Amino acid sequence: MTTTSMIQPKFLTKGDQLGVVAVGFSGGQCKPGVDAAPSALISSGLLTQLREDLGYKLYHDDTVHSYKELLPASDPDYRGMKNPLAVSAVTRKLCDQVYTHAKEGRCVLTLGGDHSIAIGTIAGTAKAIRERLHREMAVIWVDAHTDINTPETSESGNVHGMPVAFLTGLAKESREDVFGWLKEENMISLKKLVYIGLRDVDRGEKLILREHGIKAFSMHDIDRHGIGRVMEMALGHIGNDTPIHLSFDVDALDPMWAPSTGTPVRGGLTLREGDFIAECVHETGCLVAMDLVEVNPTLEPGIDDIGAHQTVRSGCSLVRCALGESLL
Ligand SMILES: NC(=[NH2+])NCCC[C@H](N)C(=O)O
Ligand SMILES: [Mn+2]
Ligand SMILES: [Mn+2]
Repeated sequence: MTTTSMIQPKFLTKGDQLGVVAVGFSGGQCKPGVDAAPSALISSGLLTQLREDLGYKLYHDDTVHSYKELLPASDPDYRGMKNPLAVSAVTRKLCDQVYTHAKEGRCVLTLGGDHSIAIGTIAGTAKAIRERLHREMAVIWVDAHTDINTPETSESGNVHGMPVAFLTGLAKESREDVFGWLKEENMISLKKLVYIGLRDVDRGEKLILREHGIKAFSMHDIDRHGIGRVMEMALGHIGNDTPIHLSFDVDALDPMWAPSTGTPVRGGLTLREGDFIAECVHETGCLVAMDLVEVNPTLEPGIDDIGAHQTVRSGCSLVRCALGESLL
């Protein structure tokens, strides 16, 4: 553990610069409303806090991108995937946007959107980190789900359940307009992938985890060892000085803290545990990008939108912790 009060970013040559991309996209799953998350997070003050309280210089186009111009008139299922052309086109564009920030040496924050957008964000940072640092980056995927279905193993056809399969090459597709644009330089290694918070993993996904020996910490592991030990093991697996992309699905949190999400699963992380994960990643000094996804302010609003407010507040807290709020 470090004792200094300021964590020097080891990989961000411009440690006070933050690229922000707001993605109002919901096509990776079937419930409308997750596209409203970036505006909800921003109106609750997130970007102001990052600027004024945490001292970041933000690079943001002040736009919540819905990528309407990219959406095809017709988008029939392909290999069982829903909205294949839309998700592919949007994530391809997003990949470029994230890449542009990361290539400049900025840490990149992406506000989703459903988790399919990680296809674009991770593809963009992976490429930029390879070019800039000649390194392969690691991904910490905090989620109730593994999102590692291939189109063939998926029971839902929702692409938000598949991003990890496409990013690791487990799912392959040569059609350029259906993720064929993903090249070697955009991909990540299964060895550098770590899951935290799992509790709803499909049968086919479990087979994939076992077959490839993917590092995964379920809620059971967290109950057994405590979140402190789990983070030591997770970061130990990745190794020191490895650039880290943190992809945080808000449904990793227990529905008590994040009820407004498309696929809530009971028995999740407390907000404090989620914040702790984010703080530990910050402490490494190796964070190069973060996604916050699956906040759906229109779902489970409860009385007077309490649920939506709580979920947005939780999401903001996770982001601030990953960006250093808790440091003394
Ligand atoms: N990003 C998420 N919330 N993913 C949920 C995935 C659920 C299920 N495993 C599926 O493939 O559809
Ligand atoms: Mn999830
Ligand atoms: Mn997810």
